[in-house]
Amino acid sequence: MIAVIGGTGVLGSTVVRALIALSLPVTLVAPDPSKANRIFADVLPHLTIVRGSVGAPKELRRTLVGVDTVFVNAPGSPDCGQRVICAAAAAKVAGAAHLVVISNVYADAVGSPYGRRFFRLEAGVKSLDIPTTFLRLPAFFENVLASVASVTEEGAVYSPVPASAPVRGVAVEDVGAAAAAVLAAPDVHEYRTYEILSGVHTGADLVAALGEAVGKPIRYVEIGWEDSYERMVAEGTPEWEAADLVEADRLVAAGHVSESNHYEELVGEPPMSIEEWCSQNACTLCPLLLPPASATMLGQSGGSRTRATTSPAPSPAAMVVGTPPPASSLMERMTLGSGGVSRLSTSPPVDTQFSFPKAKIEVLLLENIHQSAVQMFEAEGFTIRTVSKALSEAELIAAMESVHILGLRSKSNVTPAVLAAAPRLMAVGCFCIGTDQVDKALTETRGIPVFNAPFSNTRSVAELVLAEVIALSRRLGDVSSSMHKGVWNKSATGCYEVRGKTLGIVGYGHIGSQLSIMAEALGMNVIYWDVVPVLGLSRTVPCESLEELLNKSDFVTLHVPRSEATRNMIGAEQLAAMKEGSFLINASRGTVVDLDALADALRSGHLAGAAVDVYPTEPAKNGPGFESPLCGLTNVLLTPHIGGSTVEAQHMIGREVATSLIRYVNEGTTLGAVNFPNLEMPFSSGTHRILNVHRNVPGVLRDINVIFAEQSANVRTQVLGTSTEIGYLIVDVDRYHSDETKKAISDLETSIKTRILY
Ligand SMILES: NC(=O)C1=CN([C@@H]2O[C@H](COP(=O)(O)OP(=O)(O)OC[C@H]3O[C@@H](n4cnc5c(N)ncnc54)[C@H](O)[C@@H]3O)[C@@H](O)[C@H]2O)C=CC1
Ligand SMILES: O=C(O)CCC(=O)C(=O)O
Repeated sequence: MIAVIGGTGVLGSTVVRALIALSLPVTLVAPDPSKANRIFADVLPHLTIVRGSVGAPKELRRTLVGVDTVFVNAPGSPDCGQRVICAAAAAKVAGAAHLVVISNVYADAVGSPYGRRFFRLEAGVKSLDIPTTFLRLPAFFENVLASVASVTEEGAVYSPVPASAPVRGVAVEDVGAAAAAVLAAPDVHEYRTYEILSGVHTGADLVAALGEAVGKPIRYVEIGWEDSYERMVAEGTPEWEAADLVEADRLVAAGHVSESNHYEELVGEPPMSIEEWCSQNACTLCPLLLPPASATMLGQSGGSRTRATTSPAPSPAAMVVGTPPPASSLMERMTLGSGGVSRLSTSPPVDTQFSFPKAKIEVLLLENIHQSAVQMFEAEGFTIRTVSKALSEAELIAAMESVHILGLRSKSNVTPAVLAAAPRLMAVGCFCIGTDQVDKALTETRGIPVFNAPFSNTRSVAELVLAEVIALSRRLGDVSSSMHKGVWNKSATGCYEVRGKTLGIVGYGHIGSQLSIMAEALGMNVIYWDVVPVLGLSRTVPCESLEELLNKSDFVTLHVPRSEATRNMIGAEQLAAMKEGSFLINASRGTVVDLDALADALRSGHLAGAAVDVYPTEPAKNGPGFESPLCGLTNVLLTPHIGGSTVEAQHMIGREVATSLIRYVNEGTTLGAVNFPNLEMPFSSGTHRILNVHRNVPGVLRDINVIFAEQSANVRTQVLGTSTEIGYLIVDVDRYHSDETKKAISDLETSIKTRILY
């Protein structure tokens, strides 16, 4: 058993996840188990969480009894040595066989204060004489994500370190991989010290890579030591820390760069370079590097401006891990500081507060929504509740009273009764493509936008379907299950190549069209049918009718949304119209196919096989008990609605939908909403923003503008979008009048929802 102390920050949680991925047994020792429960909600079955802290050594000793290896990760604060030594002593008394301790590449008796601190830490742990491995780190590349205020506002990085000075950093996930490699075989690595670094780069490299990743040049501005110190103090850094940081910067500027790097030795491949890291994180960096107006907007909407779109969230504890002199001043300060998002910024601090405390914004995430979304909401400071399964209507009704943001996938339904029980609901996020599970008409008239992820899982579905085309054609499901039962049955009967066969795609949208290109690459002829006239890609040919497609196809695959028009779109009549010996694939919605009719067509041998991923009713959670008329039939591949279930798709969906929801909360932006006018408006400085959803009847805009006029409230910018039912208005108004103005607007009889952002 491995115990992890300090596992709820960015680094610690990365290590915990890396261990879980290796199926190693992990106990997380956390001072606040409820926080740990939230952070690891998606992997709780693989993790034991126990209360414990280095501040309570007796309790810690009891907690560590029975543990073989203890991983200790401590911040670079002045007391870090004491804390780690205390944890190490508890591990020794509890009988642990190995220790793995995070240290710093600059651990050095004569180095910067940080270096000296880690030097003493290492010496103290060694004096306990327990087999220990030290992992020495520089700063994390991820710190860039939390320290781009000056970049967003001025397109500049300020640092006292010359742009050409060689420095080093590392990606958090690389540290996680290296730590997991050591923890998987601690006895091989004991009494060794490893430096976990990326290659050498410079401040100039950093800004070039950042600029390249986000498509906008960034300046590296060298400033003096005093200036650097004063900026930090002026922006709230404690004097001792600012002084330590300046010392650390001096060390870097003097060319103090570690030469060794054991990453490859431990992990077996090279670590990520700053360029690779920037390019991989471009989509996270881009929203942070918005033009000034938008950057101000993020600042105005909450205390954590650069965290609005960051992931992972650099929690204070994690930012101080692995401390000092880093890749650049920028990175160093984020590593060392406890919150220094704006340390390098020259802009005045934001002097206003969010209209509603962020911690009071309650987010309920159902159906195992990916951690990428959880991290983004956490970084915002929202209160998050996660549930791994879908909730029934009754369960949702019981849960909705205090929920502001609801996230779900395809199986929880937002019905009128659920909406009636959700007085605070601001927005719904469908972490999938389909939005049929939400009553969109009612959410619209209640002023609740619904967002989804229209693209992120389309490739995954197309790949699954392509695999099924071949698998059905070679009867792979049946032969594999015979082999598992010990039956060897080598035969070519009923098995065909797919080359030259015709694939008929019903619904030629994002998934259907991607699939068509992939199927053509296999040498298939592709035809399609869509209610909307769409241009076929490559050599694909449109059909005049569904019937024509069914008559001509060897494989029919369905990619239409759930709607009244698609309900039982494939029933007995359509199945009869399909070619003898053809195949049906449904990865769209369960309502599209009449399963009893399909079972009959399969039993009669009219169809040679089918692959089905979606069902009219689907279980709310994983486990036994699934039933279908298709169970037990020959050459039928049944999958549990996994078309979009890949790591890549879920990660991207998490970020895509969380970003939309956060932008709606912070800015009122409704881009991508499926039931709302799509609006986005840059903030005007010195204003407050009023957001108003109203019934779309004549005269509303006049009534609202009369209020502005009567209160002499100067409107800076105003945008209105309407649908048949509602109007959505965003107004930036001079600060002095906005509270009264907001109240007067929300009192209008036509108003549905009104919010103000300070
Ligand atoms: N199995 C799974 O895990 C997943 C299933 N899906 C399902 O796949 C569906 C399709 O996804 P996309 O291709 O991204 O959607 P899309 O909206 O890009 O394409 C749907 C296409 O179907 C067409 N269509 C609508 N009604 C039709 C009808 N009655 N007859 C013929 N064509 C019709 C539309 O014009 C459109 O071109 C989604 O609505 C969702 O229900 C999506 C992702 C994952
Ligand atoms: O994986 C999911 O949660 C649902 C996928 C899906 O059906 C969709 O994206 O519409």
